[in-house]
Amino acid sequence: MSEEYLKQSSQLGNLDRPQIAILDFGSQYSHLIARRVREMNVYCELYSCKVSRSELEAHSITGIILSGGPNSVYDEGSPHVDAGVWDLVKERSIPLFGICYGMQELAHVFGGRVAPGQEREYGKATVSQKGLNNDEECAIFKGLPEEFIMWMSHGDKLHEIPTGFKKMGSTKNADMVAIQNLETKMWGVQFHPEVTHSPEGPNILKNFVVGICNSPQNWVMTDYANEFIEQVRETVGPDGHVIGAVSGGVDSTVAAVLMNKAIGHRFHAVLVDNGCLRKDEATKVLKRLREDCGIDLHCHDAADLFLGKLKGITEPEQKRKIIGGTFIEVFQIEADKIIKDAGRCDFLLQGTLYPDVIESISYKGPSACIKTHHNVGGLPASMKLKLIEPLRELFKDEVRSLGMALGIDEPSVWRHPFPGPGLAIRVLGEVTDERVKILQEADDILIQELWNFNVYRDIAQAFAVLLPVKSVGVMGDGRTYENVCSIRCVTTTDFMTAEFYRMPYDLMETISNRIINEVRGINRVCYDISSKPPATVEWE
Ligand SMILES: Nc1ncnc2c1ncn2[C@@H]1O[C@H](COP(=O)(O)OP(=O)(O)OP(=O)(O)O)[C@@H](O)[C@H]1O
Ligand SMILES: O=c1[nH]c(=O)c2[nH+]cn([C@@H]3O[C@H](COP(=O)(O)O)[C@@H](O)[C@H]3O)c2[nH]1
Ligand SMILES: NC(=O)CC[C@H](N)C(=O)O
Ligand SMILES: [Mg+2]
Repeated sequence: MSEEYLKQSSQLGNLDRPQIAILDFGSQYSHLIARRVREMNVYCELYSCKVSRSELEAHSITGIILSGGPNSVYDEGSPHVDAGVWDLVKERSIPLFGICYGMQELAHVFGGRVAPGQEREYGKATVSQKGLNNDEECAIFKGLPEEFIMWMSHGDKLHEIPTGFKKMGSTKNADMVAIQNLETKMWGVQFHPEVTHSPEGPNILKNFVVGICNSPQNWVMTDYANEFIEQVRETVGPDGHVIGAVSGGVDSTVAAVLMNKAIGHRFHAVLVDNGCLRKDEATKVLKRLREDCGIDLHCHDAADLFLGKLKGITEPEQKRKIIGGTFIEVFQIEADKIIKDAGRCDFLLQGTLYPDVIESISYKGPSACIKTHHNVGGLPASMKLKLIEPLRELFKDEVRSLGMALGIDEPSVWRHPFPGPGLAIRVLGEVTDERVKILQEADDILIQELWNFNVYRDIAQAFAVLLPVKSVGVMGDGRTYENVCSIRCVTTTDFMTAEFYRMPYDLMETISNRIINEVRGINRVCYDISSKPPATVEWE
């Protein structure tokens, strides 16, 4: 399925602007490298670690970063940079920076030796540049003190330095944690400059990206928008029509506004009521998008279809796949209507983000599948519409700044995310109309009280979960035996990691009292105090 997804999804979003290419070896932090580079206003893109020379050559590459990764370079079957790419790097003298596995790859290719260390090393370590007896300075450490703290996550290390390289730093545990080859313009570090726990990390990355690669620092979000608009016009052609999956969430709202700007009335926005939306959601979203965003949104009521297919299903991945498939079925019905009226409709617009992709499938690098997001891995192979996903390389906070730059109204930009499968993955166990209704009421009270206590914007996402567990209670001197509901509120910027929100007790009390008193079918409320990882934001 993942290959199918990649085939269907058209790559949009950049022309041939100068860029840093990040080759992804599957590290949990590859996306952070991309963020750090973009934070310097330098454009970059993530590629598979096995990207071909011809694919890279098609772009104007100012430098290459090799990410970390879960494998060991010396293992059979571990991923390696394509030989053609090494030729390209040599011929064009493209500067290259390897991080963790990336540095080990440099050692592996250029005659060094990588092997397991005696101890694995996770967490902070002091990197020292002292006593190296070098006659050259380390270009990526320019302006840094002789000793600095960096964050480590590795089990392997360099035992012999690759040919032509010099050692530029060490820690207590590892002798060679930084290497440099000025002649071939190659650097490697064992630590992770991209994580926030590495305070000097941004300086190191900037030394490479700007100091060494001379990448222009002129990339801004609105360029992304303009390029997208141009490319969409080209891809869709002068008479093409596009159907848009628009939920009212910030991602699809931003995507829809862009599409509206690109092709106007040839864009047909559809909200699918899958029977698992929040209380009064379809009505509210239609009103907001029409009145505040100028999108002519139309609602397709498919509640019976979705709930019918979900009958008896309790396994989370199965629910997600059914929902993904049914969404596409509905979009195909809507597309057929457009074809009847306008003659054609070849494309489907979705507001897919980068985290949806990395957590669903192994996208650019060999990372693990956590759960199938309905709009990525849940898509059926038989799908006829071609995907257009302008935000597929972006993170939530980047989409929000793009939304602000486009002048989209604040409530749309700052709305908490709501997953496409909706309450179906928050009613644990079988999804029934009755259980969805119970949860809608509890969820509505929660959100109202977050606004009343003026904390909605302090929280990244808040929702209620209906557990498949009953508990005994006492109400009005009588015994109750009803459902348990859990409240989940998290703080995060990119949804890749999250912490539970430290909710004030009086707010907890208000929410719990109101839910138990007002929602028939719930007699107990819990608060979820798990962080991501090891938990995830949603329960299923
Ligand atoms: N009920 C729906 N009707 C139409 N399209 C939907 C619906 N739910 C989700 N989608 C599509 O799936 C995509 C991914 O959903 P997702 O929830 O991640 O994004 P969003 O709803 O746009 O924003 P947010 O993450 O803020 O909720 C959406 O961008 C949209 O294209
Ligand atoms: O549109 C979506 N379709 C999905 O299938 C889906 N699954 C999770 N999410 C949202 O993604 C973010 C991270 O959630 P997890 O930690 O549970 O993976 C959170 O914001 C989740 O709400 C989804 N969004
Ligand atoms: N984080 C990494 O890139 C780890 C690389 C390699 N697997 C190691 O353990 O050293
Ligand atoms: Mg959503």
